[in-house]
Amino acid sequence: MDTPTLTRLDHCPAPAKLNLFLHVIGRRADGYHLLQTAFRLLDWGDSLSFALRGDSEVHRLGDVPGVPEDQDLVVRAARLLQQASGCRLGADIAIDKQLPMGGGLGGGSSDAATTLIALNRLWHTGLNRAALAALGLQLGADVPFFIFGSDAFAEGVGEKLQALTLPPTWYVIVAPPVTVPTAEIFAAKDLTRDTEPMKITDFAASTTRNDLQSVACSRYPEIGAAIDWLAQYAPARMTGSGACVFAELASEMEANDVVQSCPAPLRAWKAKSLAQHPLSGWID
Ligand SMILES: C[C@@](CO)(OP(=O)(O)O)[C@H](O)COP(=O)(O)OP(=O)(O)OC[C@H]1O[C@@H](n2ccc(N)nc2=O)[C@H](O)[C@@H]1O
Ligand SMILES: Nc1ncnc2c1ncn2[C@@H]1O[C@H](COP(=O)(O)OP(=O)(O)O)[C@@H](O)[C@H]1O
Repeated sequence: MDTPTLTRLDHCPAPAKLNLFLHVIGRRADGYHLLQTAFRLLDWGDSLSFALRGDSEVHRLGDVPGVPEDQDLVVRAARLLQQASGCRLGADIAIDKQLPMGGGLGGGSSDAATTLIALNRLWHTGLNRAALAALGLQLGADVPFFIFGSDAFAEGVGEKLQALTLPPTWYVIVAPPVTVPTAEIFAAKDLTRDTEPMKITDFAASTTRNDLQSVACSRYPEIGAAIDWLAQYAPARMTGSGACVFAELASEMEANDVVQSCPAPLRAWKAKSLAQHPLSGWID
């Protein structure tokens, strides 16, 4: 008997990430910054559904506020996979957006990675992990991490990845009422770009920070206010280029208490660390 053809993939997770620290150690000739960072996956994120189309059209169903369909990283990811593989199939893509945008949680990048992984399966395009990561890097510096599939120590612009094994833990993530454009923070004159590089083996013993945090806080004081509020409960730090900040809590119950005491206009969520990307098993 023939295997039935897969025509849809529903509720595909696109998890958020945290940058546990982020050091800027230099700058490339093209202006992109050389980083060292620890990426951590969270069990909280967006969810995407894909329906196969027999023609080669790619459409996003529904609206993502502020993101025109053609600029959506999901639509761009699908078209890039078509180009790279010569695939003539198309897809309708629905995004259930949960993650705050421009929050440093990598939502757009994770949506793009989930699209590459899911459509590679639905379209039978057969690209391996390295090929999908290379495509992902054309869409954003964070995309290869989500394709990599586990917590990672990252270098380069975020594409040189080594697996990290970290103990499971609970986080509270707080979003101040601002959106931070990543490019603006990297372009800032007052950004320090000369943090001493470390070895992955030194990570646990090193003092770390987020080099983008002071720049972001000086432009968006709401971020500093969110850090000050969360720091009452546990050491708090910004993720990525902001605006979200996070803290590690000792238990789910403590995380719940912090979330419940969060005052408007701050918004708070709890999330558990995730050792593996839920779709990692779909690629070789
Ligand atoms: C800062 C980080 C840390 O994980 O995350 P976010 O805060 O965006 O989530 C990433 O490096 C962001 O990755 P991503 O959000 O994919 O950024 P991209 O779209 O590639 O880049 C947006 C812009 O930021 C600048 N940029 C980005 C990455 C980098 N290493 N150096 C840079 O100078 C460039 O000006 C680029 O045009
Ligand atoms: N599917 C998508 N989800 C979120 N943002 C997207 C998407 N497609 C394109 N974008 C653009 O990418 C920008 C960065 O979004 P996001 O990845 O959520 O934040 P960050 O890079 O700070 O982690 C958004 O402001 C938006 O303009």
